[in-house]
Amino acid sequence: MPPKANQFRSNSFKDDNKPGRETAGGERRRVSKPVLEKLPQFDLNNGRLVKIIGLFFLLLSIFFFISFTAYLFTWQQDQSYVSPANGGWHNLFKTQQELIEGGIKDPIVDNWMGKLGALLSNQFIYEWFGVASYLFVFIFLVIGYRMLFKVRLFSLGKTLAYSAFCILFLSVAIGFAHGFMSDYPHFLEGEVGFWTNRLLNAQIGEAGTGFLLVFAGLTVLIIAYNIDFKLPERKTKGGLMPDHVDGELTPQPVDLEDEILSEPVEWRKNSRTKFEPIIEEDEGPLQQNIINHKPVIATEPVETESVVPRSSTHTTLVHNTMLHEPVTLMPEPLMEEAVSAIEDIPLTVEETRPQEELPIEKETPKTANELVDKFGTYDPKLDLSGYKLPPLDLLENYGSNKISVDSGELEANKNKIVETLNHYNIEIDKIKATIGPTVTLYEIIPAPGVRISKIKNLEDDIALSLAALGIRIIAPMPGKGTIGIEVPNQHPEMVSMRSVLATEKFQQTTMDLPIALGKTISNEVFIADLAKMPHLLVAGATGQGKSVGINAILVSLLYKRHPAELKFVLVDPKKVELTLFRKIERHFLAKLPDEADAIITDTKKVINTLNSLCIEMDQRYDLLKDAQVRNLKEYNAKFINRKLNPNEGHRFLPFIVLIVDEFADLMMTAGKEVETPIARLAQLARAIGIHLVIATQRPSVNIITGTIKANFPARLAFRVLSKIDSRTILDSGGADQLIGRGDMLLATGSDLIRIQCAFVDTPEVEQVSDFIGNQRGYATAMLLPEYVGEGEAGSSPKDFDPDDRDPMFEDAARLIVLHQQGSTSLVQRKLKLGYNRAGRIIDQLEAAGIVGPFEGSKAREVLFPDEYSLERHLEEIAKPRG
Ligand SMILES: Nc1ncnc2c1ncn2[C@@H]1O[C@H](COP(=O)(O)OP(=O)(O)OP(=O)(O)O)[C@@H](O)[C@H]1O
Repeated sequence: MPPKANQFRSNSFKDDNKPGRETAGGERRRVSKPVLEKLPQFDLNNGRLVKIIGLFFLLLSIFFFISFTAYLFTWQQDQSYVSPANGGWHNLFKTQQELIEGGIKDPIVDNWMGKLGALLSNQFIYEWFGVASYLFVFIFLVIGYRMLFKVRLFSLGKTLAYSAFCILFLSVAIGFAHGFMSDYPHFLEGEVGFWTNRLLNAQIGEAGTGFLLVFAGLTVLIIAYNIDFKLPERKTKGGLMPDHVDGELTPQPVDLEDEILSEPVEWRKNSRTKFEPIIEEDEGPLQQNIINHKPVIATEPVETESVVPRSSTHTTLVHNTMLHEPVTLMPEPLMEEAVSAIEDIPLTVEETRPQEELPIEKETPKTANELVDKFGTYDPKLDLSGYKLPPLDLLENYGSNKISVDSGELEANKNKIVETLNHYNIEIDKIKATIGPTVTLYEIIPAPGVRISKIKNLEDDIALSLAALGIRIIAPMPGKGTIGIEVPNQHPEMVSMRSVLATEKFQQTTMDLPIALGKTISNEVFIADLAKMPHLLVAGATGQGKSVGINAILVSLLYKRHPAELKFVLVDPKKVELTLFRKIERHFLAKLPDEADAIITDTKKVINTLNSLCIEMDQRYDLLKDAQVRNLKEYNAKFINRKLNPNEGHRFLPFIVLIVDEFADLMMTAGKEVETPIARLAQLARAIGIHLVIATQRPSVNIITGTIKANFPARLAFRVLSKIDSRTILDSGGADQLIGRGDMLLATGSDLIRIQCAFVDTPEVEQVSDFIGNQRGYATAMLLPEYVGEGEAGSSPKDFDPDDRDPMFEDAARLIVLHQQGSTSLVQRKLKLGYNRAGRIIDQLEAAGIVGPFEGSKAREVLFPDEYSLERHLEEIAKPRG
């Protein structure tokens, strides 16, 4: 890794060169902040403090080694000095006179490391673990060496674990042997070994102790080396789990959706028309407490507190990459002697010497492992290793996080639903209510023989009888066998972003790009993985909560990802919505190289950025192809394990999330020019970690075209004004029946989920971006590949002077003809050039008539079919003119 990699300037040094600000009194000139910034940070990969600690450990290990070794020779002489009976550690600071007075005959210690050495070794060897204490020397050495030289001798975790075991094991094992050979010094096993043995002997006897030791020893050998016991018949019955192939490959926990079941209120029919609540434990008017999942009796409003999610984890096994064994070339056979028919002609037989076995060079994994052993795995976060995720208290807590629905409201709504249905002779067996933050879902089970379509047609009648807006009938409820009627609560509860992010479900999620959207109808926190969606289309009439929704998406990602892992491309034609994120430019934003502003507001620049993202996409595909992996995760894993060479253009690839706040505006002004790259990105960008979130106020068919729609399976609808709009965005009605203020429907494939969007206010967003912006950032925003728009591109290629050609011009020409692919990234990678230089060479190749003109984000056409014709052309253009 280049040494410069960590040298980014801090944001907070902005004022470094300015004179100290004067206070009102003009007295205090120095602000203490810069001084604090310069203090060493405690950071395991960087910082002076770490080096000092490393040095300390290294010296400590040497000190221990010498004093332990000295102890082996001098322990008898120093016995009276170190003995606790004579004062032990208290003797350390006593004068010789005091020592003699304290009953010590010989107050001068013989240990080579003086008093401290004698006391320490006595403590470790005699009082504690015997000679096994030498392992402390080893532990300190490994820690010190790693901190000081940043070289990993052994894995720290393993060293500590195995050493701890060996210290105890050796101490007990030596103590065990002590029982058989009584005439060797007691200190060899230490007090721990001695007493543990005494204890074990008393409990399980000598034989038992012996077996226990053998068992413990072999168990650790099996864990460490997976040693094979080759017995004649080895049965593998019983599906034993394989041991980890090596320490790195621990199974990864896979996140499961939290399951929060709010037990619904239920009424079951007990006579023809009368419904009574089902009471399980107590009697009285029914209330539902969602937390306890038990019906409770109360006459007050129903209250539910924030739900405690139950999360569970799975494990999946990660497969090891296969290492290629060396293939050996077999020696050539000796030529046999030929027998000549004519005896007098002398025959010379030339012996072909067997060739040396040539082991075929091992593939990269070996060098990769060596590199990993030497430097550890690549840490993409190292450059900003001190980066801190924003804390939750930057966000506000709105409302009480409790859902309160009056029991009277519940009863009244239930009665009205039942009455209305009865009017139309629809009988119901059972009805139950689930209370959500903004709406309550009444689920009814109709009596046998009732047609579902009949209920569905009564949507308006039910809405009329309940005198409420935003009633939605779901008939049938998918996978439930009931019919759902969603009725808005009289007092909707605001779902604060903080309450959603603070849940265990969000904090412990292992999703790549978790977006906390809000809470579902059963008050369950809803978190989706943008990486799996893989793109999201957001629509909703103005003022219904779209911008809040976009902010919620951005904020949840900012609360979970490090700047090295994620970049945003923000497009904001309205110019006001996303400006809050300007402060995080050097941490989280990506932009075109020559752009001053990272948040794109101008349509022309949007087109360039989208095309540049297409180039980035193509480059990433090339990189993936080169690395022989299928997606970004595998690629990054390979890169982290140093199996990909950065000198060949490989780099750690962060996720890129493109957010367009007002897509309608872009489509109106640029049409196809925007639609084509967006559709291309949406189609292809999934595997390489580019995800799109596109929002629009006007979900009409000329904005959300067929092409766009086909590539955005996940769609989020806030309230829209007409059923047609709802159909355009969701392919079904429903969004027109929402109640606004963040009430939304998420369609993922065939599922339609009603969610109350988490609310995050502008000042909160500002605080979060301030918090991030004030931390040390990269030197610039991430730079996207250069893209020259069509108008700008055509201007100059023909003007290139042949003398100005790049020295790599001919090599690039041959490379491109060989691969029949006129792509800048090919030139960049194979010839190891920077993107800009490769781009210039491509322009020169165009001017020389070797590649065709620029074709948007596609590779250029190559105008020569083979190298022969190319060479002739090169000779031709190399001839001096005139
Ligand atoms: N999740 C929510 N919970 C509660 N109130 C909300 C929520 N989302 C939005 N609101 C309310 O609705 C108002 C408008 O929201 P927002 O600005 O997001 O609308 P919009 O759809 O982006 O409008 P426009 O398209 O005009 O920008 C907010 O100021 C807020 O008061």
